[in-house]
Amino acid sequence: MPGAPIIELRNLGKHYGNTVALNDINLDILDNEAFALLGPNGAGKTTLLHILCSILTPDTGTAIIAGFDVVRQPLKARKHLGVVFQEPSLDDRLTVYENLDFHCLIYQVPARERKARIADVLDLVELSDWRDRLVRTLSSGMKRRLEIARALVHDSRIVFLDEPTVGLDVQSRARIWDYLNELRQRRRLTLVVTTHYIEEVENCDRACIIDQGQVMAIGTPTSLKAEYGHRSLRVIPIDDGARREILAAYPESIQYGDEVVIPVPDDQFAGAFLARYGNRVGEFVLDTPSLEQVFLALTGRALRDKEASGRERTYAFGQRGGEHTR
Ligand SMILES: Nc1ncnc2c1ncn2[C@@H]1O[C@H](COP(=O)(O)OP(=O)(O)OP(=O)(O)O)[C@@H](O)[C@H]1O
Repeated sequence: MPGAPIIELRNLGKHYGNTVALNDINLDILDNEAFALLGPNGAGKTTLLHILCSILTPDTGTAIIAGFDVVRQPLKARKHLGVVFQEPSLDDRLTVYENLDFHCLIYQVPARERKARIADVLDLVELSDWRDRLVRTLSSGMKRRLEIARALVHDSRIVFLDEPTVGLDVQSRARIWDYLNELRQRRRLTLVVTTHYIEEVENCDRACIIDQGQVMAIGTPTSLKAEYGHRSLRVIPIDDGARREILAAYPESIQYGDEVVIPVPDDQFAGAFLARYGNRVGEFVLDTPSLEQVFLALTGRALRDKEASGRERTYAFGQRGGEHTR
């Protein structure tokens, strides 16, 4: 169960020249919750994570992690954090074990505990058999799992994952979430995740939608859908005449390829529509509110846009044996 706030952001602001990256962010993230940070490209997610990791300094406001101010007590704050960055950051020339051992050294994990901790996290992400392999020989999915293991090995209470599954196939993505969920059952852990995959947000306790550096909405997936989502009817009219008639009868409806999408205002609407146009439509689907819709309503943009696909292409290249696995 989520507990007291473990991350507290108050009036946080950051700009780069004339670009406002974060504007007066106020937010609490609770101990032991899985928290999703959602926003279109350029919304300010990476800037926020970098401030929390003390890589960047905010212009205004404060960020407290586990009771420590990230600007005034960065080392103490950072001890509680594990980070999986967007870009791969393992040392390809070292083995799996050496990468973790080096990380333990930097984070001052006592020497007598290191072996057991490393064995434990490798077991969790199912890489024990690969401990002596050079990282450059691993697949992209395995490297991501190793990065997650590295984020955990110093016993962090909070793990930031910036697009942890981007570019991975569906199976590898599901496995990464299996590991994360198993871990949260084993010990208290707060996950802060940015992702473009809406189904991953459904796994989280709460989600925050940010756009242009501001918090647009925050809540559980269910409460966000109840507040900002709406039901809609998707129908495929049997001919152009039927399409024109339906579009004229429901001015708020939109044409989307062959389909006409009609907002559903109340429980009686679908029945009334069918009574009137049932014999003029070939297909008929009642969509329930989705987070995708919520995101669109709040930001005016689809969650997965062109830039994300560009980045995915880079990772896909790595998966095929390109720059990240060479
Ligand atoms: N080093 C920088 N110099 C100038 N502007 C920057 C810099 N880093 C980010 N920005 C700008 O600040 C804003 C927020 O960027 P940020 O990278 O935090 O967004 P994001 O939500 O992480 O986007 P993405 O999903 O693409 O990673 C954007 O307008 C971006 O262009």
